[in-house]
Amino acid sequence: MTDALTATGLTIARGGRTLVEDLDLSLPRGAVTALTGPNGSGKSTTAWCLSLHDRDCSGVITVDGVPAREMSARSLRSLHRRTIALQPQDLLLEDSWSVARNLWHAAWSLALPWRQRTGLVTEVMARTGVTAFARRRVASLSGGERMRVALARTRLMREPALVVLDEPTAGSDESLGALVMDLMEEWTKAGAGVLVVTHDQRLVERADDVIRLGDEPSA
Ligand SMILES: Nc1ncnc2c1ncn2[C@@H]1O[C@H](COP(=O)(O)OP(=O)(O)OP(=O)(O)O)[C@@H](O)[C@H]1O
Repeated sequence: MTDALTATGLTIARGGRTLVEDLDLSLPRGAVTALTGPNGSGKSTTAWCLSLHDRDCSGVITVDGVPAREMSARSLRSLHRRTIALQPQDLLLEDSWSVARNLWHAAWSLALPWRQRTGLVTEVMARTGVTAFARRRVASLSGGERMRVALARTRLMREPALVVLDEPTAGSDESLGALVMDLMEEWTKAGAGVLVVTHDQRLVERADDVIRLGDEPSA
């Protein structure tokens, strides 16, 4: 299995505290890696750094073998359209817009081919179970419904190398949990690596590898 991403000597500090120190990891294509650990241990911050949205970290990150620090601003923009999909913990949906408008905007941001956008948005809405409330404003949705919209948006990227999901089953019922599992299966079967930040034991058990942050060093 080739690696979608590797990090060597990854070190992240925030607010005067070292969250991650000298961490080496690889995120293989076709596999699920769980990132777990106690609240405040740095999981979300690490997810933002590994997806190259937050560059305030040291160490070497490579994506498909290319060192991130050698990428131009333009390559990074392209990488965020085609290669790495991040679903952040706070979802970052536009509350005042309808579900459909959020997804249309995401399709535009990803520069999906104009002629295919309608078909792709319709397809991901059906796949994630949001079609029935596509016209509703996001502000009026429940937590689980909002999560489905976020998953739909993440699913819009067509052939990602890496999908980073931050707490995708937070507050989920059985059917949303099953949807997350199914989508992870689809992504890995299509050759993507999946990094899932989670406290959910079901996801940890499903993962091919588990990275724990915040453990006390053993004596
Ligand atoms: N920009 C920042 N400035 C100061 N402190 C920060 C900053 N960003 C994150 N932190 C702190 O770093 C720590 C790790 O935060 P992070 O959100 O990565 O943890 P987490 O493991 O994802 O937690 P949770 O399980 O609660 O979601 C927290 O104590 C947070 O307050």
